[in-house]
Amino acid sequence: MKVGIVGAGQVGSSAAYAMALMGVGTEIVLIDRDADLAEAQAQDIAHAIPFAEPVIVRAAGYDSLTEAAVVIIAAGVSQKPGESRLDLLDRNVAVFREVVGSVMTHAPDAILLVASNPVDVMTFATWKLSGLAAERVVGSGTILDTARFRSLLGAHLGIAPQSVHAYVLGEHGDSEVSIWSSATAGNVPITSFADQVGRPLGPEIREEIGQNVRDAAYTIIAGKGATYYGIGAGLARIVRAILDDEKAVFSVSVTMPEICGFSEVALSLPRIVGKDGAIADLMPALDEGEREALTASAKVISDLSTSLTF
Ligand SMILES: NC(=O)C1=CN([C@@H]2O[C@H](COP(=O)(O)OP(=O)(O)OC[C@H]3O[C@@H](n4cnc5c(N)ncnc54)[C@H](O)[C@@H]3O)[C@@H](O)[C@H]2O)C=CC1
Ligand SMILES: CC(=O)C(=O)O
Repeated sequence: MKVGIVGAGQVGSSAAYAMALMGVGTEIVLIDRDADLAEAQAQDIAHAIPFAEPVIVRAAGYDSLTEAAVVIIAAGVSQKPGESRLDLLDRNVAVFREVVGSVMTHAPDAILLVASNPVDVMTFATWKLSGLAAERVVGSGTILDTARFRSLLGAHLGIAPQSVHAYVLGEHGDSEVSIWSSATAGNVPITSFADQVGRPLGPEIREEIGQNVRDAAYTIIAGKGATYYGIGAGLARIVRAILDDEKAVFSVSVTMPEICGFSEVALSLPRIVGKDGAIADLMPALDEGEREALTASAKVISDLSTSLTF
């Protein structure tokens, strides 16, 4: 199955590389306004294929998106040190006004998977610009923050992150909400598990883990200029769930008619992902603090979304 990627920079190329290594899809088409960059990325990734899965990777124009099942949009600008994701909004909406129409002309039946930041507002913008049903425009949302949360919790508890069942919800950004109240390791509530293995999760360590999840992008960008491997793998994982109609549950972003008292806001909740996109929203049990934080997060996204005109 064909997967298109618009924006063949660090994130788009990392997603393509992860898909090639994981054997996701049969053909990956890279599109970028810098055609030489797209061609170079396609060649470089193609040279990994003999060591990986038999996926065709090529650079092309929008007309090659015909019959793509999924199109990832990772075009636009990324944060420089000192910038927040929200600072990118105007520049990336301008890019999307051009990109989304071109994608829709050639791949009107594709699921659109949005990665560019601020990803929740860009998901809302893509929904508006595409005219697609909301569930067919999926933002990577907090899939990366959830992975960071599980990774840090796994390291603290001395277990594999795959055995940690915990989510970050809301905005993929500074107002994101780490959900502690329903987190488990195996099927044991996380604080009980932590006590039983002699690695307690008291208020200070929880605060530190939450902060490290929230600040991970800033720390990585300060150290190497950008983040891309984590999101590349996350995007590949979402694409696999769509292509295989897995009905896997991920924290991804979709525009909802109403959430926390705000209308038409895209934010992350646990969602069932399959061939038709993100087909169902799940609302976990939240404690009062988490519910307030999720409402504050929805307000941040709503304020920016309502500032846009289409
Ligand atoms: N959702 C997430 O968790 C994450 C999102 N990001 C976001 O992903 C986006 C891409 O980041 P990077 O790949 O690091 O940036 P990058 O600068 O390496 O790549 C962006 C690419 O978009 C292309 N582009 C710009 N305008 C275009 C247009 N009109 N048509 C086609 N291509 C166009 C550029 O030529 C460039 O190659 C950023 O907005 C970044 O903040 C980054 C990491 C994680
Ligand atoms: C850049 C970004 O959004 C991240 O790494 O979380």
